[in-house]
Amino acid sequence: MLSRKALLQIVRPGNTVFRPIAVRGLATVTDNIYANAKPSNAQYNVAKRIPAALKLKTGQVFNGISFGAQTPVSGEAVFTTSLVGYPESMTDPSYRGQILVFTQPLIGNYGVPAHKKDRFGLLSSFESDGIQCEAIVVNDYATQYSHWTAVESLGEWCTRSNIPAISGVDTRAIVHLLRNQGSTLARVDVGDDAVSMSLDKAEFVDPNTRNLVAEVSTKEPVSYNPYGDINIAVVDCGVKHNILRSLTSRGAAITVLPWDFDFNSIAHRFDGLFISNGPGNPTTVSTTVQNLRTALTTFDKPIFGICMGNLLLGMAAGLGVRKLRFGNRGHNVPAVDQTTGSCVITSQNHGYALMDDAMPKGWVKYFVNANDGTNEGIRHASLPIKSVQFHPEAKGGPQDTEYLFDDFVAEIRAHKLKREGLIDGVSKSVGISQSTQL
Ligand SMILES: NC(=O)CC[C@H](N)C(=O)O
Repeated sequence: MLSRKALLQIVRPGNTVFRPIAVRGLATVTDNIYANAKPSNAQYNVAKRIPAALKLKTGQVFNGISFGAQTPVSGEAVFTTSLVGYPESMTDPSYRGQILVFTQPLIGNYGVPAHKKDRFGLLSSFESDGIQCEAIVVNDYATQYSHWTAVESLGEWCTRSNIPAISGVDTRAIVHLLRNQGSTLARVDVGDDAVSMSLDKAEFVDPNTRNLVAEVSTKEPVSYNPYGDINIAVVDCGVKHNILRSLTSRGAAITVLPWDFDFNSIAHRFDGLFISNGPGNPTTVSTTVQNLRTALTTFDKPIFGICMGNLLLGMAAGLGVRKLRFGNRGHNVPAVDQTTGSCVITSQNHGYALMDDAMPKGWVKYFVNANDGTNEGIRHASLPIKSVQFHPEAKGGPQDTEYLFDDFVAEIRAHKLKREGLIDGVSKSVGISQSTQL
């Protein structure tokens, strides 16, 4: 519970300093739960009580304890309500440039898994090669971890990845602030001098002015599962590996292309086109929007997009985008399918949304957020072109909408058979849900 004083400070933000709260779980909660838990070396950091602070550009300062790298960083402070999946969230390239605050109080209790790859060379437990967010902020860091897949602690992982991590702060108070004033530029500083440094001297860098997609996208085309029966071009704006796994595990060969690659020039090589998730402001990715605009009139095969893919496809179709006050980040967000009326629980991570009040001719709303009414997807009224704002690959998160991958590959197969003259018509996409395991 926030004290009355803390609440008043939120209503009247000035240069407010929040003291570290008792770091309760460090020695008690996790000790009791996990009899066989492994102590982490990062406990050493915590035991030394190296101070760290989250400083918001709007003047509030949250003092806590470091359990990661002692590096100062700046970014946009955002929060996620996900209960599990911190290894996946932290390696999601869409978090590039952001300081990630977890509302789930206890973080780190199941450690961090090994860097293993599947038979196609895709990461099994992470969404990309390393931590993508700038820093993490938690209420209660578990210095003891226990899980059969764990090879190191969260603190060790952050430290060796040069990512600052801060615990012992009142994340409820931070979320109240971010909900009220919106996602805010922030810094994490570590060490006595850095923490006590005056806010006037602090530098706040806005990541959304950079083309973050260019920073995380592959630099050259890469193929996976070459023996797949259909070939999908994946425009990599910062693609999560579980999206690639969701396509290869359904039998597709995929070619991951740089964000600005002119896929239209080699469109004949592909049976379908996918546009991925990605970080930052979609208006910085105009080359991809331009390529998609061309594809909408020339690429006569199925197209599917996720998250940034939804924003870029919508912009290519003629819709505008806007920044949401604090975005939707979590694994429990309801969205209503406008075709069937059914409600699905979805995994989300986005700060921008399509403005869908007036849909362009030939396009319809696909999904709408049941909490705030924002757009959750669009589809073409007659062609197999669609995209969703949420994450059907769901890592970690509910699997309600994984069927969208089944539909996409089934549609591609049907179109391919039609092109090859093997069937007369193309089956309707809705309801097709059969996956092909290799
Ligand atoms: N996960 C994503 O693809 C996020 C898209 C975009 N960067 C946003 O924040 O809205």
